[in-house]
Amino acid sequence: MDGLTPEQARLRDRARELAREAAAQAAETDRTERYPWPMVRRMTEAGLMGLTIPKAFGGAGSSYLDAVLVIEELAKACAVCGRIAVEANMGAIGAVMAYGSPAQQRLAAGLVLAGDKPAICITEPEAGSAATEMTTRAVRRGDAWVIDGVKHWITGGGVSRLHLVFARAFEDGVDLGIGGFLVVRGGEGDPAGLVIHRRIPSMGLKGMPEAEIHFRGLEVPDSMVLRPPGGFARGFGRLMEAYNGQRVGAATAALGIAAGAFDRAMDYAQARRQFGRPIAEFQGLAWMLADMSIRLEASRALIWRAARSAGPGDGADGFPDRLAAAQAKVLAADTAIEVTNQALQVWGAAGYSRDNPMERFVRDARMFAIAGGTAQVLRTQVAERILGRKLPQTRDGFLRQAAE
Ligand SMILES: CC(C)(COP(=O)(O)OP(=O)(O)OC[C@H]1O[C@@H](n2cnc3c(N)ncnc32)[C@H](O)[C@@H]1OP(=O)(O)O)[C@@H](O)C(=O)NCCC(=O)NCCSC(=O)CCS(=O)O
Ligand SMILES: Cc1cc2nc3c(=O)[nH]c(=O)nc-3n(C[C@H](O)[C@H](O)[C@H](O)COP(=O)(O)OP(=O)(O)OC[C@H]3O[C@@H](n4cnc5c(N)ncnc54)[C@H](O)[C@@H]3O)c2cc1C
Repeated sequence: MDGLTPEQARLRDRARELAREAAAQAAETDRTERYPWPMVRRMTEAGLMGLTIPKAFGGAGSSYLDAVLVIEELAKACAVCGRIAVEANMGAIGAVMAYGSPAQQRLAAGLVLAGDKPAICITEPEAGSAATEMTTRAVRRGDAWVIDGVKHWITGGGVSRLHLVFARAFEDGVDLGIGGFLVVRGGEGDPAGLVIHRRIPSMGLKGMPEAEIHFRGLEVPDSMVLRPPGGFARGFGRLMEAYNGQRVGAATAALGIAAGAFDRAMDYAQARRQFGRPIAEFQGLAWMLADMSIRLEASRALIWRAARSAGPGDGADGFPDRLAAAQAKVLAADTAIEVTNQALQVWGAAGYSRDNPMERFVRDARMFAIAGGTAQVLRTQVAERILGRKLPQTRDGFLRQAAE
């Protein structure tokens, strides 16, 4: 009924198997706020890091749907592990595999297949939703580009090695547009000019560092510039096309968290007795569980549809459709907030206790309506696509549109 191939069903079983180990350490990862390196090693051994990397570069050449199946299983057990699987298969790594030079592709594939979760550096203190207003600059100096600026809320800052840094490129004082610059930290030490300035304390997903990163005269060789077709002038749009893949991944992590909370709510509702009978028999809860299951199935259907829109194949032959990705992410993010809260409600006071995972699910679910394009911004993107018209967000946007 689910339309999965036998290989996909086997891949999901493999992820489910590993998710048992992920579940066993999830509370500890949350409590200590440490990146789960032992789980990353297990995921690497199991071939779940870099699944979507084409076979020619040592990956499995898996599809976005394959990766989605893995992410959901891991996120059900450990949300941080789910998010690691997102960025090890989508986003920056997808961009490099699609647009990179062979040397860049080899470098990125080598890092991810060895266990690196790349970081994508877009957001700045004054440019969040309005990402194109970024002020981080990359100025051409001879054979290199010199980057200055500040990025914040960078997932994996301080643990990630490969960074895809979005910056506005200038040559001879001319603004060329926004481009992507590859920077590698760790190994032989951090490159001079890349400073992990501070870790930002987070509400949920506490084992995943969120960092503010300062770039101070960071030199990036021209060979590390990611050059999508169309050059810098189309750079932002092309990079965002790759980022649509990560939106599908983030939607899946949200779904996994919600599904994990739902499974536990189902078990508890049948085990817990009040008034001499299982609480699942009370219509108030039974309908709540029914609604939760409906929202989860709807989210999964949109996510799979978005993942399939990338087409089957070798990982680099197209990204998920922009509209489908935004629709899936909006629904999954809203669903995750709702379902995790309802699941906690089913558990009563026990759900509110830190002795149980329910409050962690609620905290972990909250970010997905903010990160990766907020619920509001993505609704505007959906509206633009279905209306077939640009909906400018700046005050003078419509005036400029009318004048054109
Ligand atoms: C796109 C926005 C930043 C709005 O800014 P603008 O109104 O200035 O930009 P546009 O004119 O809409 O777009 C410029 C250019 O890019 C193309 N584009 C934009 N989005 C996409 C897309 N999703 N897919 C393909 N192409 C896209 C657009 O067509 C234009 O191209 P042309 O110039 O016409 O060629 C804003 O809407 C927005 O998306 N804001 C959210 C920013 C965001 O998502 N940040 C994520 C940071 S990473 C992160 O959060 C990681 C968390 S995680 O994954 O867990
Ligand atoms: C846990 C987490 C991880 C993240 N990881 C990364 C990462 O790895 N890399 C990275 O680059 N960024 C990352 N981000 C940043 C994330 O992409 C931004 O937080 C997001 O794009 C929103 O920007 P902002 O927080 O500055 O909010 P703002 O843009 O300041 O928005 C504030 C509020 O105003 C609303 N709003 C803004 N503009 C509009 C509009 N036009 N219409 C309607 N409402 C609007 C928003 O929806 C929101 O409710 C992460 C964020 C979080 C929380």
